[in-house]
Amino acid sequence: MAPVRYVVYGAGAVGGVIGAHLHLVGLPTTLVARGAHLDRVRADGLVLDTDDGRRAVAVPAAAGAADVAWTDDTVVLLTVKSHQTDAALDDLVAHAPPGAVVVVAQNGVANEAAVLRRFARTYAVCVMLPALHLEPGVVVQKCWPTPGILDVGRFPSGSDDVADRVAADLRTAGFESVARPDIMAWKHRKLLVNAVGDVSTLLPTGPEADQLAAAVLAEGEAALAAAGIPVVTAEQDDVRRGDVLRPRVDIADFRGNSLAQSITRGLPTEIDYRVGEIVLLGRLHGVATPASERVLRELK
Ligand SMILES: NC(=O)C1=CN([C@@H]2O[C@H](COP(=O)(O)OP(=O)(O)OC[C@H]3O[C@@H](n4cnc5c(N)ncnc54)[C@H](OP(=O)(O)O)[C@@H]3O)[C@@H](O)[C@H]2O)C=CC1
Ligand SMILES: CC(C)(CO)C(=O)C(=O)O
Repeated sequence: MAPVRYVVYGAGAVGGVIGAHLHLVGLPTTLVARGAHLDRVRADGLVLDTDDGRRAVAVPAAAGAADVAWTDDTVVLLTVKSHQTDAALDDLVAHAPPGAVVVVAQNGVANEAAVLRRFARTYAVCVMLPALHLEPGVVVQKCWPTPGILDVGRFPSGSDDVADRVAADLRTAGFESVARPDIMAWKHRKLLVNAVGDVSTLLPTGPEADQLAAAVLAEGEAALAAAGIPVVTAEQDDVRRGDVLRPRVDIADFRGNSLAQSITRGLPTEIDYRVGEIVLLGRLHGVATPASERVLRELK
């Protein structure tokens, strides 16, 4: 597949870090952002905070899909929170070419079907990229030297030249990435990882948190099994991660995940699409999920 242009729709923590690195290696990239963040990026560039310090990246930024110079070879990387997906899709449907490739680089497992309703060429990324966005104009890459692992595949399954191209470009930009035909099996494991992570947002480290996390994990595994949904094992996930994601020691003061980031910013969270997805799957497939329901209720 020929070289492509990227539109990163939602230039927060994940989208900002990905977009900055794509731009830095010369891949044509436009960020979609809004509010004070957009104003700062347009005025001063996107400030990328890494283990090497801060640098301003002069990546073009648009206020929405109407503001993007669309071409037939544009690939959209969708990086808004899951509860922001519908609004982003309304905007994209109104202005992007109907044949656009949309790559879901979000947590959760519900965004892909929402995108596929609107765009036939839907792809998914399993996002292992700890990042932070608390200040307008600034995104923080929490791992070094590799910012993240971003494997990609076609949704619902399969791999093709688009997945290969995107994976190759992400590698060029400094990420680990391979194309995988079973990407949703990896994203379902990530769903369980995130649901367990939600427990650590709710409770301090200790025996109660450990017991609740184990129960949430068991419920998630049981719900996925009852639904007949393929999921890679925790061991496969561990092997893929290896020691690639090395946390920066200089930002140890903010260990929270992306859900905690939303809470810190006083914004709505993605909880319905994280531990809430396990509750939904349990209800659909006859699996009791009391521990997951507790986490959902108390973090809602
Ligand atoms: N942060 C992390 O460490 C990780 C996050 N993820 C996943 O990545 C996805 C993105 O999370 P994250 O990057 O943390 O979220 P952020 O909130 O940091 O980034 C999303 C960005 O999209 C912007 N946005 C939303 N809707 C629109 C819109 N219609 N037009 C323009 N801009 C818009 C938001 O603006 P505003 O702030 O104004 O809402 C925000 O800047 C989530 O699914 C998350 O679970 C996965 C792995 C790690
Ligand atoms: C656990 C983590 C940081 C992994 O990338 C994540 O998915 C999140 O913060 O939501």
